[in-house]
Amino acid sequence: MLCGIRLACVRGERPLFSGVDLAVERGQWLHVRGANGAGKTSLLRLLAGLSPPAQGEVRWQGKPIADCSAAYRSDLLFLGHQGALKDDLTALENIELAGALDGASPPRADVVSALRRVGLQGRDELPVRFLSAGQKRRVLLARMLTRKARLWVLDEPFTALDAKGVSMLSELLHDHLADGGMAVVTSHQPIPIADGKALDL
Ligand SMILES: Nc1ncnc2c1ncn2[C@@H]1O[C@H](COP(=O)(O)OP(=O)(O)OP(=O)(O)O)[C@@H](O)[C@H]1O
Repeated sequence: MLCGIRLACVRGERPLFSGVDLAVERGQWLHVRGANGAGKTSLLRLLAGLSPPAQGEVRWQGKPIADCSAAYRSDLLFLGHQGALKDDLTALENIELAGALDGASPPRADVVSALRRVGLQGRDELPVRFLSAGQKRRVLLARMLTRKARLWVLDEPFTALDAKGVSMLSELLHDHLADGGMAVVTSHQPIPIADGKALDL
C-alpha cells in the first residue's frame, strides 16, 4: 500500500500544497487533478522519492520510503512528463538502459515484442529524436510492458497519444490493476478506467 501522510510541498519560496493525505491499495488507482501549476508533478516527485516533502511522509508497505529505498525502487515505475528518453538512443536502447538503471534488465526478445505490440515495428532502429511525440509516448508504453512494477506513477501518460494509443494505455492500466498493481496518474482529461479515486490539488 502507498500512503501519503499530511504531505506539504514548497517550490522556490512558494507553498504549493499542504496537509495532503492519500492511500492507494492493491488494485486501486488515484487520479491526481488540478489546474496548471497546482503541483501535480511536484506531488508525483514526492511519491517517487525524487524530492523530499517539506512536511509529512510517504510510506510504502507501511515503511517510510527513505527506510526501504532499494525495495521501493524495484517496486516502482515512475514515468515523468518528459518520459526521460535519451534522444540519441533508439527505442530499444532506451528501454534496455532504463531497465539496467532499474536493476531489472528485460530480455531483448521481450523488448522487441513490446515495441511491436505498441506499433513501433520498423521504428525501433531510429534514435528517438526522429520519432513523433505520440511515438515517443508509445516507447514508454513498451517500457510499461517490459517492467514488472507493483506501483506505477505516471505523469500525463495520455498526452500526445492517438485514439488507439489511448485505448492501448487504458488496457495496460486495466490489466495492471486487475493483477493487483497500483497506480497514481495525473491527467487533465477524464481517464476511461473504472474505480479510480480522485485527489484534487
Ligand atoms: N524546481 C522548482 N523551483 C521553483 N519552482 C518550481 C520548481 N518546480 C516547479 N516549480 C513551480 O511549482 C509550481 C507547480 O509545478 P508543477 O509542475 O508541480 O505543476 P503541475 O500541476 O504539474 O502543472 P501542469 O498541469 O502545468 O503540468 C509551478 O508554479 C512551477 O513553476
